[in-house]
Amino acid sequence: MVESDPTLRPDPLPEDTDRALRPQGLDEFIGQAEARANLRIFVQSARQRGEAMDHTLFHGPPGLGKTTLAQIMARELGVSFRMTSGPVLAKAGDLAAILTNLESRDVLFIDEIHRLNPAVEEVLYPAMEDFELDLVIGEGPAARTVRIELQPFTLVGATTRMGLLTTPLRDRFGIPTRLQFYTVDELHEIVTRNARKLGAPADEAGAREIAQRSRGTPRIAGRLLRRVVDFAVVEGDGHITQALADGALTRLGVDKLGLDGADRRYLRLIAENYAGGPVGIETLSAALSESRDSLEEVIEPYLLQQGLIQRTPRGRMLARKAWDHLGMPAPKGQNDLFG
Ligand SMILES: Nc1ncnc2c1ncn2[C@@H]1O[C@H](COP(=O)(O)OP(=O)(O)OP(=O)(O)O)[C@@H](O)[C@H]1O
Ligand SMILES: [Mg+2]
Repeated sequence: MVESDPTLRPDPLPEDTDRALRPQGLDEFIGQAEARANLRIFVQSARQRGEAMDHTLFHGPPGLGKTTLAQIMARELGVSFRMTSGPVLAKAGDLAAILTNLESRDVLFIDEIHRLNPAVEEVLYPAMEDFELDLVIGEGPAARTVRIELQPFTLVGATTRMGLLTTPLRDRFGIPTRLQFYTVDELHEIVTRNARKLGAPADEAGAREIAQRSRGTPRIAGRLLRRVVDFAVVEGDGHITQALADGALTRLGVDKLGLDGADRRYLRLIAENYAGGPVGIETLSAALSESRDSLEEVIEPYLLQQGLIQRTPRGRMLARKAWDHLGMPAPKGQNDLFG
């Protein structure tokens, strides 16, 4: 059989390699202190009352731990975890099939919930509110609606685009939770722990170097750590020091602030072609050949958080820190604005 020959298997998917490093319980989950403390209370209360936990919505930039927290919630609640995503649920019937198969108090996780088809979303409203499903059976004059009772369940939604959620959907989540970028100290702890798990221990300064260049994001910390481990194994003695991490990350094109080629292209475009802005997002999107969504979801949040750019009603502008980072003089006037 093909499955029995490991050499014929494709590389594991990123999510599979993630699994080894994914925290399994709330205690193991580092950072997001406020969200974690609240979730602990809500989980415990639901357990003590023997009820399904209230519907929970995680929102925030990619790679901050939305999927991880959803899985942890199910484990801490002691229930099964079902996972699907907005774009996968094409028809109302797809969602109905999943909902009717849930057992009491189960967690249903819908990733990218802002991409639900409106017909599917309609089915979700009564399911979330009253644990009921209205299904239309048959067609034409013979069509009739049947109401199906569902087991009480917890819907956990995740989205990188809170603004794209419809109001009725957003209002049905009892526990909306915004995830924040991680501090360097938190990422430092994550890197140290994961380096040990990967068998390539990092010293204090080595772990800090990776943490500082991870864009506040555990997924990026994990990815950079794996590459640094490769360098440590091949060119070092299997340990991660600051010099080794710095050399590896620089060769990978990740700069001191953690910006990669795409980030720098974005900043340089505004600096060189638009004198620092303001410039509209559509213009940037066309000039960079990147979708507006990926600029807004992936590139801009960290640049904004770092104070490298500003959003104004007339478009994006470079902040003083960005000129300094690019090693370019800020145009006159900008100094006064941001100095
Ligand atoms: N607090 C944390 N401690 C350690 N590792 C973490 C933490 N949060 C996330 N990770 C790791 O970061 C990676 C990304 O996390 P996750 O898949 O949960 O992000 P996400 O928010 O769902 O991203 P996306 O929006 O792209 O779906 C995983 O490998 C996970 O193990
Ligand atoms: Mg996810």
